[in-house]
Amino acid sequence: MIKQKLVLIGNGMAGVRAIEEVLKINPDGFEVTIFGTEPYPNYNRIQLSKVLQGGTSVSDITLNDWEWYQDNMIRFYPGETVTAINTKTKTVSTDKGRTESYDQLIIATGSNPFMLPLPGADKEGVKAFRNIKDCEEMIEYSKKHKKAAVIGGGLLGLEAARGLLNLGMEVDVIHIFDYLMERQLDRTAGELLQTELEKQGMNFILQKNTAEITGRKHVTGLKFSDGSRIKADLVVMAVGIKPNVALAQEAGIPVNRGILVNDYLETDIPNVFAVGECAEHRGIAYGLVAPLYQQGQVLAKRLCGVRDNGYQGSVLSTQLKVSGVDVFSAGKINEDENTKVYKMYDDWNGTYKKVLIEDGKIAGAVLFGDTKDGNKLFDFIKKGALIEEYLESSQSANSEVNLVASMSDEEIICGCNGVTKGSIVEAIKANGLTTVDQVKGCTNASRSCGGCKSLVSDLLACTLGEYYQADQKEAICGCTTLSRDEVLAEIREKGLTHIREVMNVLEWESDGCSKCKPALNYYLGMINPLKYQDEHEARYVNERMHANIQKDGTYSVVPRMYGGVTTSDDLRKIADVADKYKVGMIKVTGGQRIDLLGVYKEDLPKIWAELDMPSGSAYAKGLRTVKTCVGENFCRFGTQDSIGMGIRLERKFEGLNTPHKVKMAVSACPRNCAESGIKDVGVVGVEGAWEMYVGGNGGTHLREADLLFKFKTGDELVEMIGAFLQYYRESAKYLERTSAWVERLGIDRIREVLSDELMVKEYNNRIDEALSVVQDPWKEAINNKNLLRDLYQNVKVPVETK
Ligand SMILES: Cc1cc2nc3c(=O)[nH]c(=O)nc-3n(C[C@H](O)[C@H](O)[C@H](O)COP(=O)(O)OP(=O)(O)OC[C@H]3O[C@@H](n4cnc5c(N)ncnc54)[C@H](O)[C@@H]3O)c2cc1C
Ligand SMILES: NC(=O)c1ccc[n+]([C@@H]2O[C@H](COP(=O)([O-])OP(=O)(O)OC[C@H]3O[C@@H](n4cnc5c(N)ncnc54)[C@H](O)[C@@H]3O)[C@@H](O)[C@H]2O)c1
Ligand code: SF4
Ligand code: FES
Repeated sequence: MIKQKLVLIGNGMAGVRAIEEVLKINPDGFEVTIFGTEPYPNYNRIQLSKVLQGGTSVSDITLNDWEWYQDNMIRFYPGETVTAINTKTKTVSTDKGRTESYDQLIIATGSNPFMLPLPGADKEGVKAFRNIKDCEEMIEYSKKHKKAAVIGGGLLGLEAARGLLNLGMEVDVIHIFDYLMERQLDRTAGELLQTELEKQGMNFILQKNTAEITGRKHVTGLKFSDGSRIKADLVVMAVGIKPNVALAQEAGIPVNRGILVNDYLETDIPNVFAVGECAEHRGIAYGLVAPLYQQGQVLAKRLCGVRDNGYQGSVLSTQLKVSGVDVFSAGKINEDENTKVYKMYDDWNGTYKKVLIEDGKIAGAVLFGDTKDGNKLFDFIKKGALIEEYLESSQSANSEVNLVASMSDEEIICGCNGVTKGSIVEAIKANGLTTVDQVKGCTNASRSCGGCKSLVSDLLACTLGEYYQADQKEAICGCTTLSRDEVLAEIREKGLTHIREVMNVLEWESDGCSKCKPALNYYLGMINPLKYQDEHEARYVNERMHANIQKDGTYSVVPRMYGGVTTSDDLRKIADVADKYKVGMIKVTGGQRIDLLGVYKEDLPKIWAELDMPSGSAYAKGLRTVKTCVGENFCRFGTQDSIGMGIRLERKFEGLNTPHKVKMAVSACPRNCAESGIKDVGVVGVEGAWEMYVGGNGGTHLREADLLFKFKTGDELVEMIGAFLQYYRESAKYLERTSAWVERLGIDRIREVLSDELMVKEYNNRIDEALSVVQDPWKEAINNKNLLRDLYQNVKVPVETK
């Protein structure tokens, strides 16, 4: 059989996908030639954001490597641009002087970034973000320069800005609208997004029109139409794209914004097709891969003579790929006179959901904070499902696995690649797949933006049942198959800096849970104490509020009293606030301090301010108290200054985060009045020395502490306590008390490790680093207006339905 000559111009995502589909349907039908301006094999452009953001290298984003071209006998000309098409002679010619004839021609030239025609736009340091070269240049720039300005607060601009922040630059995002991503989000979601990104360190300049790029040869800043200016060493333009139609236009192929195509991706010229961002179908030139891949499938069928209904256009869904923020939108995003909305706004958890309903059917959705319903809603939108169907499914599906179980076989799991639940389940069963990567290899699901990974993994869980559970034996929680040690190793190796980034880079299979989020928050802070910004929303409620919530919803306030010692002034202040705020009960605790019980949430910051005492951390996974006996100054049995040592220890280690709470005690003789034998760290004074005990517990799992070492001086003792605590911080699992940790490691091993003087010094250096950034949480909260508003003012959790 004579093969037809099929020529593809453009080695990008859409064109190559069309060729892949052709090869699937008729592997021997065509002699394929591909021309690509970029000098690489076909790669995943979507993942460039992840390359810029770190954690993914250029080599990781190849979709089809060099062998793929050879294996499929494709003649591939990388780094070669087609400069002309002659539709009469049915040939194309290139910048390398080559001429190639075709029977069928696919134009898939993609888009060009739209560069604002501003004065100064040609200066050095003005970039687009479209390809590997752009990405590499920005990475190089960040090594020498500090200040970046990104023009455009859309998907691309924000993903670029996040990348530049990760590269250590300061980033201003200049946006023409008064809220971000106005093409994909409504105002509420856009504003929530802005707040979240500001927390990550982005600075926004909204409603600004750039008038000029300043500088001589090299950019130095931007000037706006109102005359104001900012400084910048790098300017990234991300203000949209323009379909790349010049080649087609010059060849006389009809174009509008894009190359005009019908439902079969045919242009007006016989045997010439266009697919991808360069094509315009029913007035739309798409800029996302999902529709482009659908076009590729239709085009392949058309070329192979398979009957098909043709391409009918696509409903779009978008997801922002920025660690730490979950945003999703699909279909219609703004209300009008024909729509009703189902809205949920949870200020407490920072989540927002809006579902637009038209004639009772779901017409669009905007999600912020919790996007796990995204794929499902998207499928409902495409099907035109009734809102009741969604509400019913939400009620019955109270876990992610239930959610995916409740989906029908036809529902799309991977929007980018159009892969249905049915086809994934079939592939899992037929090929014995057990991991998301295997499903990706077999079905393409999760191959592009990765937004569907959690759904794919839920589907694995619900298809494989117990077998899948068995696979996750060592995992730190059900969201990942990685163990604590593996996660820590990855955080260190990849330099991961925040929770969402860990989840994204390590391919968490859901949005995180109450088990992994606080654990990751602890691990990240432990590994990188100087740079890590505590994500307080990941903490358990007591730690988030810096107070213990009581059974009636009120809170308790326990100020610190170092070593259990107080003063008449402090007692007076406590009495005064207790009267003023009508505190329910004043109780002396087992940890030798005073607990004010029954405090209203709104009163917490006022009480802290009026007390002007440090927090006792009675709620913290950290140092709680150092209990002391009266010791040598007053007790006739005392051999050491237990109070002085207790105060010294409490002052040194207060505010330290640890895997679980840590209680200490210092007794001045073996009578042990401070109960040193049942504390995480217990100290007992003996004649001329201090004994150090560890791993004790007086709670449910009663455990007597083990003697670790004996020291002549207080300095040696304090140094060893520092080393012990840091060793525990670095090697215990989150929520593992020292008692369990000592049992797990064995006291002999701990003793052996801490017998190494060098190790003791190193642990102390690291714990001192962690302690150097400790701040009093009550003072911090009082001085932070946003925190005060978010946590302590009357927080409403409204559920509105219009
Ligand atoms: C940083 C970034 C992140 C993105 N993230 C997402 C996302 O999360 N989700 C999503 O859906 N979409 C995303 N997109 C958009 C998505 O990547 C594009 O929609 C998709 O790549 C378009 O595919 P295409 O094949 O039409 O064009 P392209 O991928 O641009 O491919 C066109 C190729 O043709 C080549 N070419 C052009 N003219 C010629 C010629 N005359 N001769 C030879 N070769 C030529 C070009 O060099 C290019 O390599 C992102 C885009 C970028 C830049
Ligand atoms: N996660 C994703 O899905 C993803 C990520 C990156 C890129 N992309 C795709 O890549 C393409 C390019 O992305 P994009 O963000 O550049 O396009 P876009 O059209 O989505 O957004 C451009 C933004 O720039 C703003 N803008 C326009 N002129 C401006 C000006 N003079 N000053 C300041 N702001 C201005 C617009 O208001 C708009 O919000 C799009 O097709 C997009 O869908 C998608
Ligand atoms: S532990 Fe010893 S020194 Fe301390 S109070 Fe009790 S008896 Fe006195
Ligand atoms: S939804 Fe983007 S890869 Fe599946």
